[in-house]
Amino acid sequence: MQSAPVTKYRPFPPVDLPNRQWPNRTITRAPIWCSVDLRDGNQALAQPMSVEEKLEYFEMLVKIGFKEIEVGFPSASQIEFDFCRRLIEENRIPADVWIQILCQCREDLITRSLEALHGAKRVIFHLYNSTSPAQRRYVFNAERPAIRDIATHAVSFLKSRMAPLVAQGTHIRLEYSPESFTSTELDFALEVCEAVTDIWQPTTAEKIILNLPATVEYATPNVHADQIEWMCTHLTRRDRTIISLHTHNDRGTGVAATELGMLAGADRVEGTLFGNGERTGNLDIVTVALNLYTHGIHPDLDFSDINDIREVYERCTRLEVPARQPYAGELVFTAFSGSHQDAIKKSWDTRKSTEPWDVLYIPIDPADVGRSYKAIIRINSQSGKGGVAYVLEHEFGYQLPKLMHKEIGRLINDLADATGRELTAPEIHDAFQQEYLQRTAPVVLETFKTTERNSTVKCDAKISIDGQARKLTAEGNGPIDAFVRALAETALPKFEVLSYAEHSLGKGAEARAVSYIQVKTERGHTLFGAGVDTNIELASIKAIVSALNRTLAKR
Ligand SMILES: CC(=O)SCCNC(=O)CCNC(=O)[C@H](O)C(C)(C)COP(=O)(O)OP(=O)(O)OC[C@H]1O[C@@H](n2cnc3c(N)ncnc32)[C@H](O)[C@@H]1OP(=O)(O)O
Ligand SMILES: CC(C)C(=O)C(=O)O
Repeated sequence: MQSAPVTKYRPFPPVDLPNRQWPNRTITRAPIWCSVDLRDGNQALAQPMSVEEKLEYFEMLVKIGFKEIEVGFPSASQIEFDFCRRLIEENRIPADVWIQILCQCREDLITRSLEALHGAKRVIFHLYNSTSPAQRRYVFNAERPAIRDIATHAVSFLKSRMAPLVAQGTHIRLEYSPESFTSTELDFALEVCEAVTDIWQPTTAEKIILNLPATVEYATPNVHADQIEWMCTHLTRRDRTIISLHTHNDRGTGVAATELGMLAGADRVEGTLFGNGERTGNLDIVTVALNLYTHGIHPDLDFSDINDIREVYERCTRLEVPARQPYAGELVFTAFSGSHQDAIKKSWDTRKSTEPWDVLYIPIDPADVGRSYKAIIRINSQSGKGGVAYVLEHEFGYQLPKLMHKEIGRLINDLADATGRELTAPEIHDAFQQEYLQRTAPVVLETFKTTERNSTVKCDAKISIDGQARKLTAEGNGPIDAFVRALAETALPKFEVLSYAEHSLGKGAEARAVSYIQVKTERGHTLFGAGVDTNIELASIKAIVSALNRTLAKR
């Protein structure tokens, strides 16, 4: 990098818009969406999609709910032309969907594009030419009037040549893009858009689409919003114009630029699923749409099976959705860190389905986009007790008492530290079982029976201690009390029961009971034992044996 001062790059000039309105507005409805996956997305792929892949992708876009879909650049190649023909000839375009095609402002390409569109019902013909000073200088070697004429000539040419198609029942709307709009002087972008509109002659019923692309993102999103608001307020036929956004993501702020552009007055948004597109990509429509949804605005697009959409996307584009991609990435509903897990578990446990979503650290209910709850909390050495308790509860049904979280949390944290990697849910379950449920030494419970007389319970138990069989009997105010008293007659460590909790595990014929018992030893240590059995009484007796064995193991 150049050392300071940086002279190689220039600051982006601000827009003179002292009375800007967009900062005071909020978004209250979804824009008109246009997917450009099959054009801008496709043109950026090392291996563009085949016709079959495009067909599958098109069907997915329709299913999601897109009503405007840019299907390609039919004059660019045979494959693009053929795809357009197949959509039309095989009647694959639903009656309420507009197909959009892109074309340079060149007569031969317009003619070829019109050939591709024969028989289509609803078409948005999208013409573009670059208007920025650098594009004028380097690409066209032309001054402003010549650049404006490229656009107006193309629109006149299209108007003159589309008549046969229109006569055969094709409804054609015009979209015009002053490419690299955000790098163009605003007065010139306005001049070209006005000149194009003069020729097209839109009405309030048949509006022109003026698409104002951030072909390359050079400025901060507030500058983009200023540019859009400036255009919205200076166009003479705003009521006959749909203002469309088309942001790219070179500075990583395509989504922000689009959202501020919507505040600034735009009606329509072009973008792609997961932001595929040139360089750093087009705007990610999934993110903008679901951002709206999480503010209580239905986006009119259906992402309730995002995993399926992602699968088709990855297969057809041969790109991967990154793990951190909003709403769709592998890890976006996952917390590894302890304090996040603690907050998630607490807010999850108290949430009510009748109240607005308020689970901490998770801005959208994963189920709304077809994601599972399983991945919400995953465990490694950064994790805490709340996360471990969450996994044992959500994956295996153990509702551990709050006081027990600390010791199981420490146990699992030590294990994660020792392995140096993420622990799977079965590994956590195994560790829990080994520590609490499967300890059979030195004390083994062989049999346990109780008889009740008046309000006294007598227990008869057979245990073995280090392989030595022992018969125990005692009375108490309940089975636990009687068993603790019976154990007190042995040389085993003495303890008192501090707390007891139990619940059922599983449902129906498979249901078992699980008990958690907290004991305090004569040396003042407190710890838990746990036991599982089809018989609730036995579950608690096993929990005592578990606590006893854990006490002995710690000595
Ligand atoms: C920002 C965007 O994403 S715009 C869309 C970009 N997408 C694509 O380019 C994919 C499809 N494109 C193609 O297949 C080809 O570029 C074609 C078929 C359209 C044109 O191919 P070719 O004519 O062989 O080449 P090429 O694109 O280099 O044409 C450049 C010429 O067109 C001119 N040109 C470029 N864009 C435009 C435009 N929008 N309108 C009019 N003329 C244009 C250039 O000035 C240049 O003219 P010159 O030959 O006099 O110097
Ligand atoms: C053709 C235009 C809209 C484009 O793709 C861009 O400017 O990025």
